[in-house]
Amino acid sequence: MRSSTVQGSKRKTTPTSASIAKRIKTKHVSTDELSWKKVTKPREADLGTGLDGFLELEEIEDVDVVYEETDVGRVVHFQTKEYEPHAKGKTDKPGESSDVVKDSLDVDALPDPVAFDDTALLPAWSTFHLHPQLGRALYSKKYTTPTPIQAQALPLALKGKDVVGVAETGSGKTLAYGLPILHHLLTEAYSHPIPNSKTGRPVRALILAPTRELALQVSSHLNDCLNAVDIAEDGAAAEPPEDAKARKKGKGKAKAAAEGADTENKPKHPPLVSVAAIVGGMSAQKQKRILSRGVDVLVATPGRLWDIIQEDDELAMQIESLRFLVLDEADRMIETGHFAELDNILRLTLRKSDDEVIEPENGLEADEAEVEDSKEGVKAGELQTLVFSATLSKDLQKNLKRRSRGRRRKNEKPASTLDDLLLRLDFRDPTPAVVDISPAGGVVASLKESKIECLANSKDAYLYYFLLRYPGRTLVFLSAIDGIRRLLPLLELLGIPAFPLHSQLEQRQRLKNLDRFKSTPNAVLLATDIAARGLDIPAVDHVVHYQVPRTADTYVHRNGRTARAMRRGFSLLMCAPDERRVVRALMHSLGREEEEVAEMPVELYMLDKLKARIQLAREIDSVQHKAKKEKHERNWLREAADAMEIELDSDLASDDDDEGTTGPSKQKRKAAAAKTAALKAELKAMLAQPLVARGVSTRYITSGVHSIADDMVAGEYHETMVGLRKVEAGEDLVPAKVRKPKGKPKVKEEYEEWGGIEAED
Ligand SMILES: Nc1ncnc2c1ncn2[C@@H]1O[C@H](COP(=O)(O)OP(=O)(O)OP(=O)(O)O)[C@@H](O)[C@H]1O
Repeated sequence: MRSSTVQGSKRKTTPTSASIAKRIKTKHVSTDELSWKKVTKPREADLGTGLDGFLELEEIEDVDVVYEETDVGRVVHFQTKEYEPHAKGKTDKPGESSDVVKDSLDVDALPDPVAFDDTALLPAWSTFHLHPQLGRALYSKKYTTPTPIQAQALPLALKGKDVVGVAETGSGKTLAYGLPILHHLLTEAYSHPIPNSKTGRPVRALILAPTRELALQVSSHLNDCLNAVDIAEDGAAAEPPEDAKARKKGKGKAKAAAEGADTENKPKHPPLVSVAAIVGGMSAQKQKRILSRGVDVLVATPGRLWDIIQEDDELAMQIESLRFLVLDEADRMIETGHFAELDNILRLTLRKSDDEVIEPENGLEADEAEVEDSKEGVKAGELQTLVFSATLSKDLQKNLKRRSRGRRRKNEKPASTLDDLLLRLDFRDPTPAVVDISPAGGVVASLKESKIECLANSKDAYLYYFLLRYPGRTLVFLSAIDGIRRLLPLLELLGIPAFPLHSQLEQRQRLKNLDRFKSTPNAVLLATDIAARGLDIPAVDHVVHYQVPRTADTYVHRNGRTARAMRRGFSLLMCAPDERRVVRALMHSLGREEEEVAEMPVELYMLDKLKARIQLAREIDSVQHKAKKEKHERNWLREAADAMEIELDSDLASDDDDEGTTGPSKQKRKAAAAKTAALKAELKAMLAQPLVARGVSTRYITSGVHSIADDMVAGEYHETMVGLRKVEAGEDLVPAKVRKPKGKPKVKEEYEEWGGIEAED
């Protein structure tokens, strides 16, 4: 049995209030200098509290706001209580820690060493000898076993190797690169405490992600691993925190309650390693404040980070001497229009002497010349590069490895922009390890795929059918924002809870909609491909490709929002006649045939009934849209007339609510409003009618071609579509065509070719 602990000095004795009082003086500071504290907000939606959609909340204590009357008017000062510099290591108030402590962390301020018996509690992880704090976090999350990508990438990254990791969506890649970084930084924090100065905490790890949501998610995921977890020190007594919490509530033994109370009374220490996200949609001032407080692991989107770097030489210098660089979803980052920013950031991470081409000596091929001294990874303190995605082409991996060994070859042309991007990375490791465990055809084993072939203008009806037939949390991907704007009111009129997610929404609204989607049962998220990559939304049951994705990679990543972490998932591809060619090409590039994807069965009789509802909803939407447009134009006209001091005709000048005006326009508006109300009433009545399958008698539930009573007895009664069996999506698929063996599958061939590179070069 192995029990691991880390060494560290203990906090010195708590100062008396008298000694504190002596050491306090007041100081005027700017808002940026205040020690803002992060307010923890639950990851789930907290609708009703008014906090949903906020990127981050911070609070501040012990600050007086002082107003000073000056010649230029009233000036606001923030006045804080400051501890005298000589009180090093004792900056926190008794029983309370603050961010000041985090900034002035030194040997005296280190928290008690944590212990965790990984051999007993997490045997499957014990070979990695992770920092005990990480062991506790994994244990508390019940991650009993590493996922395959974690099992393969962790030993390499912990050894200091550069790693290119390719594994299926939802397979735990975030921790595959996150754990080695956190392990290194936590170990270092105890063994080489950081100097007591604000500039003493440079950014050590930079994680670049393509979208804001993904960056925030990665940051929150890594922060979860750093938050102190209370676990009984004795392995035998330890239990998952959920059980411990339940027992603390009085359901268990008194001993456990006492243990819990004891832990709760201990002062909470600030994290030794801090993780923060810098993304668009947050105020620049706040971002600078976060950075000035000291961030060890910075998770960022390239665009916003480059904006800040341009104004912050200090940060630029820190990026030049990073210890870890991670590209998460590297292949997506070049699609977002931020390639230039990304390239600029990557330039900062290049070795200064690497600009020249180094040709191998003695006529040897570079790979041969360097292969021997390459096994150990990067040298101590050098930049370690980790690149992860679910889709990195084999060719790319091949070029990457060759380039990293052979340096840039004269006249070498990259095959693609992504190729180009990765070839710009300056791997310090002569032979970066490539761990590719992506499944053949890009299909996750727990995912069931299906398709529907239908006319483009019938897609609304098929989608509505799907949503009613298979209730669940559904993520619908559309290729254009216009499509989302059109579909959203339609679904709302039909009583389906739907939320939009696209780049033209404000960041606050984007997060709010994501929160609502997570917390509303059977909700629908109508999204563009900004939601295709990396988002780890719990329990997405279905993914619908309302429009066929443009590339095979997008298809794989969109599908990857469901069937995550070995859970079951379902995807539906809606294919119009003019999209079939794209589907064929898409499947082909995944090494598959279009016919392999199973057909989703549709009760056409039921579909026809839904078409009538859709038709009515469209009509209402069109009348409402017209009325809204006219109102907008009237308002514009009124404002323009006001500005030019022109008097408008009273009919035009009147508001809808104005009493007494009876001009022709007003009458037209009234008639339109009455029509909308009538149509809405009609739709309401239609929605209230049960949807009954053909051959089903609702009067006598035991008669008819299909007896409802039988379904009720079997517990398979469908609440919305009477007479249809209640099944999960995917349970009633029309079997896919069996694949004919056609020699070696494409992907396998590529893999074999890749495996032979060592010898070939
Ligand atoms: N060892 C583990 N055991 C159980 N669950 C895990 C483990 N590691 C990670 N997870 C969970 O699996 C889910 C997917 O992880 P993550 O988001 O890192 O996947 P990913 O491979 O990055 O996916 P994508 O390619 O879509 O970005 C997360 O909810 C995560 O908490």
